[in-house]
Amino acid sequence: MQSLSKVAIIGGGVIGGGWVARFLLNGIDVALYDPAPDALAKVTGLIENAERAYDELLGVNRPLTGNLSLAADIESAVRGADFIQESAPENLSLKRSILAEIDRFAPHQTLICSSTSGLRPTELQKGLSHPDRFMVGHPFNPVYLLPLVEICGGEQTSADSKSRAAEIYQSLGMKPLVLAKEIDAFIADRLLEAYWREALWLVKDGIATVEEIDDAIRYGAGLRWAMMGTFQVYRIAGGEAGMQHFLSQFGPSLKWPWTKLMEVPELDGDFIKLIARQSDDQAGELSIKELEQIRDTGLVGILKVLQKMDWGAGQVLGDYEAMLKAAKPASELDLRKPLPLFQTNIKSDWIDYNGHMTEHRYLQLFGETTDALLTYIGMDAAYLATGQSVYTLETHLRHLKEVAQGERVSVTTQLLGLDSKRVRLLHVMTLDRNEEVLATTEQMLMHVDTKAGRGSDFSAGLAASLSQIWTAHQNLQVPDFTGSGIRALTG
Ligand SMILES: NC(=O)C1=CN([C@@H]2O[C@H](COP(=O)(O)OP(=O)(O)OC[C@H]3O[C@@H](n4cnc5c(N)ncnc54)[C@H](O)[C@@H]3O)[C@@H](O)[C@H]2O)C=CC1
Ligand SMILES: C[N+](C)(C)CC(=O)CC(=O)[O-]
Repeated sequence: MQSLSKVAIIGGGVIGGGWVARFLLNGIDVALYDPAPDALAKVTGLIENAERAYDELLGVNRPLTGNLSLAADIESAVRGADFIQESAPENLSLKRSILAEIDRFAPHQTLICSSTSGLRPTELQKGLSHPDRFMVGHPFNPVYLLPLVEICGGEQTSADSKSRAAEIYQSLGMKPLVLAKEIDAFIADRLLEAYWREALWLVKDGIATVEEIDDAIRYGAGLRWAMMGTFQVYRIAGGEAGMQHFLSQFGPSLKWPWTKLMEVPELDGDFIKLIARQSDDQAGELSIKELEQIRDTGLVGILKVLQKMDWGAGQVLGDYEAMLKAAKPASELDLRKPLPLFQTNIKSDWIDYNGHMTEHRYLQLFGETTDALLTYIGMDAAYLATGQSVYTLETHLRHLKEVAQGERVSVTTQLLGLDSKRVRLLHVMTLDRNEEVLATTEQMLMHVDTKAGRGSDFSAGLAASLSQIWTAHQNLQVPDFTGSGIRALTG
């Protein structure tokens, strides 16, 4: 997969800003072009929300945030860009003129994707000099949290471009859904529009308020939609007889019909005012930023539950975390220093009644650092499957300084000793902002034959990796606090 070093985002509103955040939080530099004078301020707010959400969502290190630059024009944004996401207002002629400029100045092999909610890619790519690299990459709000992105090519889009775009989106923790056929509004917006039209009719006909309609979803079908789509939900609703029974029981009502699907209520001034007033009442004192944070906290919780279930969007999150966790190539680590194996932000649920990170979370972070070392030296799932692993025999943890929610900390690892079965480690946790040492831990680990349940020699591969590190680390100074136990009380 091509690795991205610079991405251009054209248009930095709700969706463009969300894309900016997703790329930056994946460690990729972003050049943004948006003519609005307050574009940077708006995007900064979105990035703050995204960082807050990722710190709660991810159980593994995420890459260091990329750099954001504001470009003076489209040309400077897209020159040298490896990937371009257009997110300008939904207007065919405006998008066409923007795409023509992007196409003129971007490197010819660079993919150009449009966030359009429903314009056909065939219409958008007309007149481009390299239309084969253009397609729709339709995301969902908030772009930094929702994994789905619909890829829809036009008549001139190449299959290779679509698969390259799918790989790129996947590497950002997204779920690309590549459409086999080009249609207006793709798959998801056709479904959402049908629901939205019906909801507007319910208000227009005086049947329900906007709040009642939202309640009808969020207390019911909305809860199950995160787990399963309509087909699977209705399969279950058919009982043991499944979908066949469901269709024969509820099929006839489709012809009555209950809904007003193809009619559109007139969006005249009075109706718009009515909806806006009811929506204001529904939100009460909550600002858009507060509503976004409530939405994000809920989404993070749902995604984490789905990850535990290894189901749906949670599988995408699990794969993304595994990718982020994957060992860095040996060439990237300087063995002459303690190894920088782990970095994280302190999450809200790690804070205890004293207002700082609770004690067992220190062990969790040190344990994750040990896992990172083991992954680095080659202990992967295939190795574990052979019935060999590494167990911890002893830990001595020193809590030196408090650390608060949201702080970013790093852990480095120094080898203090090695024999054929055991390795002795020192992990040091520091606060990124000032490099203050927060905690240290020494651990003795032993290689184990898990079937026999006893110590065994490291395999040749693991032993070679460990010896390489140990040879380099023998030149490091050994801190004088190592090797000590808990001091006796003298009083
Ligand atoms: N809002 C939503 O829920 C979703 C929107 N989309 C699509 O994303 C695109 C953007 O929509 P939103 O972000 O919602 O709109 P928005 O109105 O929030 O943002 C549009 C941004 O484009 C900027 N802009 C205006 N003229 C420009 C130009 N000539 N060059 C570059 N930027 C320009 C504006 O200053 C603004 O910041 C649309 O195509 C829309 O259909 C896709 C998925 C969901
Ligand atoms: C309303 N909308 C058509 C712009 C919605 C989308 O395109 C996707 C979403 O986030 O719901």
